[in-house]
Amino acid sequence: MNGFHHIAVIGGGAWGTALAQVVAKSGLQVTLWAREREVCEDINTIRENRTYLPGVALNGAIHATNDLGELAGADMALVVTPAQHTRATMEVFARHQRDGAPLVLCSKGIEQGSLKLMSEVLAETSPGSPIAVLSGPSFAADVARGLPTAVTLACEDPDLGEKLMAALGSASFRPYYAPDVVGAEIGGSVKNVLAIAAGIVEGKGLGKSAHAALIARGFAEMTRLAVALGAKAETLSGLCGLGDLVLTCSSPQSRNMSCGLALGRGERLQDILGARNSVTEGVASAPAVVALARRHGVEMPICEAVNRVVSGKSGVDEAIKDLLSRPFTSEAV
Ligand SMILES: NC(=O)C1=CN([C@@H]2O[C@H](COP(=O)(O)OP(=O)(O)OC[C@H]3O[C@@H](n4cnc5c(N)ncnc54)[C@H](O)[C@@H]3O)[C@@H](O)[C@H]2O)C=CC1
Ligand SMILES: O=C(CO)COP(=O)(O)O
Repeated sequence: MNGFHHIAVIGGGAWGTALAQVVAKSGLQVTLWAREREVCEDINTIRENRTYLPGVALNGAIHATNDLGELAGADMALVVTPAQHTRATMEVFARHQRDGAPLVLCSKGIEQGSLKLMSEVLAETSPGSPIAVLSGPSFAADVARGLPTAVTLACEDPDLGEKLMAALGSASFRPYYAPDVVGAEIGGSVKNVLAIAAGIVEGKGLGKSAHAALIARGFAEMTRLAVALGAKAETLSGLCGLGDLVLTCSSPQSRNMSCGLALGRGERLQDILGARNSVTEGVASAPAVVALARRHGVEMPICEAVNRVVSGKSGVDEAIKDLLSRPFTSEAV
């Protein structure tokens, strides 16, 4: 027995709903907090999240609520709020959190302004709670349908990591342990920014060679930043780094890549974001990634270019021209 019986899922978007489905399938009690009453009503009555994960039949054991107080008894919580809303949500949750209950961070992003990783935000809102990170190539729709997926479960304490993997893992949802929380977080946050660039490459018709070059050079950027923050380069070679980068840069199913695709085809960012109710984390993380890189003296030219585009400081064509006219340099990370 791993000692987990009641799991809270904080965030009723596509990913929180998919993870609630994973937990329910394992036979554990699951309470899903969603911000919108209509999302809770849909999940509890018609067993579908029509707003964020339409078309997927949900397990009848998932109980949804929009009252964070209902999560009070949970002995583990999955944190699945968009990164920029995590602090505010977790400040409220902390009043109800069971002492010592671990938090598993499933969001991908860096807080604007403070430049804090989400694990640092959680350490501030829930001091003393053990923190793990779950991250990897895993589209919510694939996971919710039970298609095979593998993710990194990063946690400093290997015993806790093992218990979390036993509780959350299954034949179709396969966690792999890593001790490196920072590496896992940087992988998930930076790949979203790079996926916007990959979408632009596709939308502008720059070809598959440019696409592959972008993934390889983007991976070098991601690894440089992670290592500067104390992570191990090998973590970035895993599911939470390279694995997720390849997925997100290769499929228009990704919100970040599809945002880049539309930018590359000439659409305006405000129109692209205005037409969707889902989160595009790379847009929010780009300024924080770039500011963090500058603080640590790390070069991230692709992320810099994406940030200039999403902040309106440069057009797509100008950003591409700037990148292509950089001086030739060594390939070493
Ligand atoms: N969708 C996916 O396939 C995956 C998503 N993630 C990550 O999970 C996190 C959540 O993303 P999704 O579930 O996809 O969201 P989503 O795009 O499906 O839904 C948006 C979510 O944002 C919430 N929201 C909006 N304003 C808010 C506020 N002021 N306070 C709190 N919540 C607010 C909505 O209630 C909703 O839950 C993100 O960090 C994302 O990168 C990670 C892996 C896979
Ligand atoms: O993180 C994801 C897949 O691993 C989802 O990516 P998007 O947020 O770009 O859709």
